[in-house]
Amino acid sequence: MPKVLVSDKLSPRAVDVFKGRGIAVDVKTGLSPDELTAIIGDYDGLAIRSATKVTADVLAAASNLKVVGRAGIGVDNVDIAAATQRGVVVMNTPFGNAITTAEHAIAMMFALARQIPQANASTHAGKWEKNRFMGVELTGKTLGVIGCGNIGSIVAERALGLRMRVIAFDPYLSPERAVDLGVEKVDLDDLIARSDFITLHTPLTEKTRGILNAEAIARMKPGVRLINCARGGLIDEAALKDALESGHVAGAALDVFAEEPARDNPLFGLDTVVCTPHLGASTTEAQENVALQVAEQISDFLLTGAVANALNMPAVTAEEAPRLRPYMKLCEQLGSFAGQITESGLKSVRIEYQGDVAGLNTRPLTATVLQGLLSPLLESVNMVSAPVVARERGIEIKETRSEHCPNYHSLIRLEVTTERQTRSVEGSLFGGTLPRIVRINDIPVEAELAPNMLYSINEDKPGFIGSLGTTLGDSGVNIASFHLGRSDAGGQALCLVQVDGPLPAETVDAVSALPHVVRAKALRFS
Ligand SMILES: NC(=O)c1ccc[n+]([C@@H]2O[C@H](COP(=O)([O-])OP(=O)(O)OC[C@H]3O[C@@H](n4cnc5c(N)ncnc54)[C@H](O)[C@@H]3O)[C@@H](O)[C@H]2O)c1
Ligand SMILES: O=C(O)CC[C@@H](O)C(=O)O
Repeated sequence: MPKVLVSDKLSPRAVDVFKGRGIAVDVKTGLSPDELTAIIGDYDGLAIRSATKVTADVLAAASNLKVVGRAGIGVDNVDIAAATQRGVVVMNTPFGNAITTAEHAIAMMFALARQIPQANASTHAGKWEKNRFMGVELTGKTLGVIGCGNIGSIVAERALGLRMRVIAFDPYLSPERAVDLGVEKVDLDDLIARSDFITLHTPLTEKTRGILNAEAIARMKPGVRLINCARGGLIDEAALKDALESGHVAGAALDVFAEEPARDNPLFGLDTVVCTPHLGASTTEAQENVALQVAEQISDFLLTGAVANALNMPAVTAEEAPRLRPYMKLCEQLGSFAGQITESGLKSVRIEYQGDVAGLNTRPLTATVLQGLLSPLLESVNMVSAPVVARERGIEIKETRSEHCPNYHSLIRLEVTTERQTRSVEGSLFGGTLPRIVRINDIPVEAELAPNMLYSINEDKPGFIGSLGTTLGDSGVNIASFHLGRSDAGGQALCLVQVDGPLPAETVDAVSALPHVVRAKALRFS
């Protein structure tokens, strides 16, 4: 009989589901990392919220563990790479707490506008400070929503019901979806300059960390109020403190903090700050939703092998798996390559399967391309949800198959059209298993993608490669391999350079500043 450990406070309904499905279950919350490491080897499944840290050390001791299920959205507390390496499936429940979290953001906005927590404390203290707590109305005010996915779009709908004007910044929000929601799609600068209230609903990624930093805060309207119920780290806390103390920002309502549990935060004690201890998802309804869902998903997986909402595993049958596996890797790389170089809203994606691959079950392959493409922007996207998420965002997906493939055994071509341009990338398997990029924007190239790469587009001029090598060398960056391609002599050229570690931003800036460079970007692949 499979055995599951519930190591965070989950609704008791989860235990009922496990028992009902014939799975042995232990509930042990508040374990130290050492205590968890000592017992994890006994379990096939682990059900968690955000308190348990599923680190590489815990996973190394988890000799029987097959699945980790997160009752909630964010999986920042799980080392997914280590889990993947050990063949442990990581699942989450992407939609179960979205309404509850959106309601918390709205509650925080009201709390800020009318200083309810401060007035409550003062009234309890018998002060009756009627003149101290002058609020502002929400009606007619502009709410800037940064990140208009599951939660952000519910916040937007609720705010429109409150007669606010809602503007949204989200590179993946299609103009059509914005119209459906009734929000105005704007760029970040516009949102920052126009909003009376700003609410954050993006994941914490390399692009969103510090999205509201000192420079962004300085450009906000005096008297702006900020709400963060997404992830600590999106706002620079020290810069926010300065702006609150100067009065430039009138108030901030924070459910999440750079360091959690937050016991000693620079913003604590400021009269203009409303705080809650990461309560966004804490309602009976949401906790029941996510607990039931995670228990069903873990049980399905342990008892039948069915995979739902996995972040690190494709939904494929046991027979298909060995044939699809190398193509999956290629698809993930093609998608990730296109996703990392895409900076404006996606309109359509076209995937062409040519040759042998056209005869396989291409659904999981297309889902893998979309997962790779959307992952740089969406936190909870997985193979199962990627096609749905893409459709919901109005992204048109076209898939074609042809047995005809003149130069390769199999070829996969990905074409991505954004609001600004169309780009393409093609790949094949060398030796039947090794993914290779063979063409980018119709320029032939032959490149293996490694964890750290530099991608640059330049004019094909003598001396460029030397100056690029010198620039990397001067920055202490070691080149592992160098792949070149060009349209025609003197035309557009590109290079993909594999380097031995993450590329510092200054190095990429230095490459961008070289003569003849059109664009340079650091890319990461898993
Ligand atoms: N406080 C809580 O208890 C709580 C509860 C649930 C979720 N969350 C957090 O809320 C956040 C949003 O969750 P969700 O379910 O709506 O996720 P989601 O993936 O549905 O939406 C995220 C949105 O952010 C957008 N985005 C990504 N990068 C962006 C960028 N650079 N600029 C602007 N927009 C960008 C994406 O396009 C997407 O639409 C996540 O960080 C999640 O972990 C917090
Ligand atoms: O479990 C929680 O309380 C927090 C959940 C939330 O941060 C999430 O990402 O789903």
